[in-house]
Amino acid sequence: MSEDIVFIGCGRITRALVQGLVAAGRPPHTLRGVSRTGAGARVLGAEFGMRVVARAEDAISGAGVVMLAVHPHEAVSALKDIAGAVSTDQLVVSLVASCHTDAVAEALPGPAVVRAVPNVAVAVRTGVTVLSAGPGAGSDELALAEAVFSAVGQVATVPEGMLETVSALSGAGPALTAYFVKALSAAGVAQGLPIATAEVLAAQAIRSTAALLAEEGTTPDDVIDAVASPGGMTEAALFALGERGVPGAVGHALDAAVRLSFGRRITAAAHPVGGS
Ligand SMILES: NC(=O)C1=CN([C@@H]2O[C@H](COP(=O)(O)OP(=O)(O)OC[C@H]3O[C@@H](n4cnc5c(N)ncnc54)[C@H](O)[C@@H]3O)[C@@H](O)[C@H]2O)C=CC1
Ligand SMILES: O=C(O)[C@@H]1CCC=N1
Repeated sequence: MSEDIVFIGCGRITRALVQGLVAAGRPPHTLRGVSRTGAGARVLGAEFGMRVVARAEDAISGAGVVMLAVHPHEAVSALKDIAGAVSTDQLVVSLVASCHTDAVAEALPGPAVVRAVPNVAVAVRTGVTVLSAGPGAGSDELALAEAVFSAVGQVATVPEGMLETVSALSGAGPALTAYFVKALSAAGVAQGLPIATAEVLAAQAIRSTAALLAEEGTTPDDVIDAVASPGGMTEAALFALGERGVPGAVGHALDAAVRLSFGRRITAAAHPVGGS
């Protein structure tokens, strides 16, 4: 089995991973892509040198890792498409949100299955990917998955039961954080700043905060303490955020995401995908 990775589905997260892996020095010809119409794979082939393969069976043959990167509502059909092409000595890594590894293993009997929740910052090699061992996956299979994802950011491992919440916090995290940056910038514009100035300052605020938090041992409270002069503007702004229930609103946002995930959950029992 080669070290090649084949991506089934060439949308947004595959793009981010291919960009990050190639930037990390992985030879582009070790990345293969299959997409439903071929268009998504061709774009990544032209941009990053990924190998574009038309038929899933040809793409999967001989690859070490089969990465399933389709939307949850496409997963049952994609699993049917590749059933029969995946062999026992390959590792299946499913990125599909809301899709339990038992459903993947039922559709693809034999190979070990690992579920992974990356975030889009893998594109710039500062992502975080959370792994969970599924059927047949032990320490060797987790180590193989970790070797792939650690090239593009940090890696953690949790039990699969936590992955719905992890997807909401970490997978969606960059979008939730960008939403706050937009709100900060819009608030600056409402106070009279030129839009270009507000956008630069809001984006730099988050870069600065990320850099401070990256310092060993620095917590969010350390950053807050370092900024908020007693009785000053920051305290007034933070008090107003609390008064408007921002922490509660963030909790409500994660709850909405997790509830959606459970509502569309794909499990072997609920959605049998094996057989013909
Ligand atoms: N975008 C993100 O930041 C993250 C996404 N995920 C998960 O990764 C999965 C993919 O997400 P995105 O890339 O954002 O979705 P996407 O919708 O951008 O890409 C999915 C691609 O798969 C293709 N596809 C569908 N069925 C196929 C089949 N049978 N064979 C080959 N290709 C097929 C579609 O044409 C589409 O281009 C989802 O399950 C999502 O929940 C997980 C963590 C983060
Ligand atoms: O929006 C979604 O459903 C996926 C899961 C986490 C990030 N993207």
